[in-house]
Amino acid sequence: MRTAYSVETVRAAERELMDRLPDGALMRRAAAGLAATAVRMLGWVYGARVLLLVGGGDNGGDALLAGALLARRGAAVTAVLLSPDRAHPGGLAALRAAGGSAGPAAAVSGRALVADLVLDGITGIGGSGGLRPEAAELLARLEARRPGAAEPAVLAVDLPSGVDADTGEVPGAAVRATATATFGAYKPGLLVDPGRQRAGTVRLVDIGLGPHLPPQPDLLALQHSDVARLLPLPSPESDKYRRGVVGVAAGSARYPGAAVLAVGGALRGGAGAVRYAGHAAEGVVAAHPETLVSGGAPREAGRVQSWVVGPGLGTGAEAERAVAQVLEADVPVLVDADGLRFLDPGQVRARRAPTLLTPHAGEAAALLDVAREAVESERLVSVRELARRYGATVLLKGSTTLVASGGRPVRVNPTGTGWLATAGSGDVLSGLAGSLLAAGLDALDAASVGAYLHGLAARLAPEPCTAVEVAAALPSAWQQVRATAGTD
Ligand SMILES: NC(=O)C1=CN([C@@H]2O[C@H](COP(=O)(O)OP(=O)(O)OC[C@H]3O[C@@H](n4cnc5c(N)ncnc54)[C@H](O)[C@@H]3O)[C@@H](O)[C@H]2O)[C@@H](O)CC1
Ligand SMILES: [K+]
Repeated sequence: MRTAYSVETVRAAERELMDRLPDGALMRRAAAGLAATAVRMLGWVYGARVLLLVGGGDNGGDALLAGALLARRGAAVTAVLLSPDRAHPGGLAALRAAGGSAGPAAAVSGRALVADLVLDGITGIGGSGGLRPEAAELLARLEARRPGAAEPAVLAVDLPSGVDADTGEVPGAAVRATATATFGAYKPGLLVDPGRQRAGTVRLVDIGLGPHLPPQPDLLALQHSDVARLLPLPSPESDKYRRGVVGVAAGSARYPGAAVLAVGGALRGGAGAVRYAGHAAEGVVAAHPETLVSGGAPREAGRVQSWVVGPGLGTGAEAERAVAQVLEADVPVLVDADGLRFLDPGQVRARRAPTLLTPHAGEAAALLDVAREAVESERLVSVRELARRYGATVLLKGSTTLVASGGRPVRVNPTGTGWLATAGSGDVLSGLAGSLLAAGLDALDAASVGAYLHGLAARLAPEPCTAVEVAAALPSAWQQVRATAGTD
């Protein structure tokens, strides 16, 4: 399991740890890890040209100290000081003593900007808002320099400057890193888009913070072994009813395919049987003869342990009735796509059994009555707010799928891939997660395990994949998780 902690929590842990250590010890640990990462990225040190972008806080201090370590090993290190009068004095002295040079941004020549590696120490967890104009101009100069020449690798110190550490928001200019060396703990902004895309490969540098962090992180990402533990497996006494029956109320005369895809996902999510209720029964049976189908309303479909409602359901009165009936059932309910249009927060909050909502950014924007762009730039805030407003578990689909549920840490899905941006893939996910609900997983686990397998299946499917191929690859994803559990 990969965990991430908010700035407030990291700072509190750092204070605790610093009280027990000699002055500057933590920063020296951070700088040593940073320099080691730089060496790994460069592949050599002697003669390498290293450029440090140095802000006025300790993030710049880390860069200067790491620069001093590299200069001692023969690298040509130049520091650009964005706040010369506030540059970390110890770091600056160390760099100069090691043979490195430093000067204000205005004094840096174009030649000095040519480097094999850039260390971004403009801001770390103390940064706020987009980068200030001087820092933004320096980045623009770096990017514009020598068009056509090979881009230098950029190593972000703690996090890419300009990325909000707590949310992953990028409110203005920001560094785009090849890699990030982060200290003590992952910050949420390194795992959530758009910040995640700026971070490149993230390496966690241990500075001894672990014992001082609280047991509950703010954000976490499951890995193979976590998912393997959660997969519902049949026991020798299992029968199809004990393994759970999932009901699917999806599809319509206009969108029969959504029903076929949702059932396809549901059949591969660990439940023992799938009941389908709706107007696409013929197509569903043709594609999946093992489905128990009825052409009527969900209420008449027979007993289920969970419901999936919404994909391709349409927007008419009949669709609205199907959603209402499903929400009245005292079993876990997953609401997706068209079904999300008919939700009343009071009705959802009043349910005793869990409710799982699975909107994409556009649907989440409609539920929150904000613009889609606002959801995309503030994904973490949006998913938490939706979960709070509806008293439900919410899976927000997108480049980084997030799942929020009450006061528990938000889960971020690490297996996503752009190939999932294909028609019908969301229908497969809703069937799959609904099936996991029927098999007995709680809503947070069903949603995050569903998203994990779904992303992995898309990676295993032929490229470029269709939604049918994603569903078909689910057993391979499931088997891969089981086979490699414990080795990650
Ligand atoms: N606290 C600790 O014990 C440790 C901190 N470490 C480093 O210290 C960093 C935090 O240091 P600080 O609290 O000094 O804060 P930062 O260095 O992250 O940022 C503060 C500085 O950036 C400027 N700034 C803020 N927003 C800006 C913006 N949008 N554009 C340009 N400049 C901006 C501020 O005026 C200030 O000079 C961590 O990210 C990490 O790199 C590490 O050395 C490990 C130990
Ligand atoms: K930084």
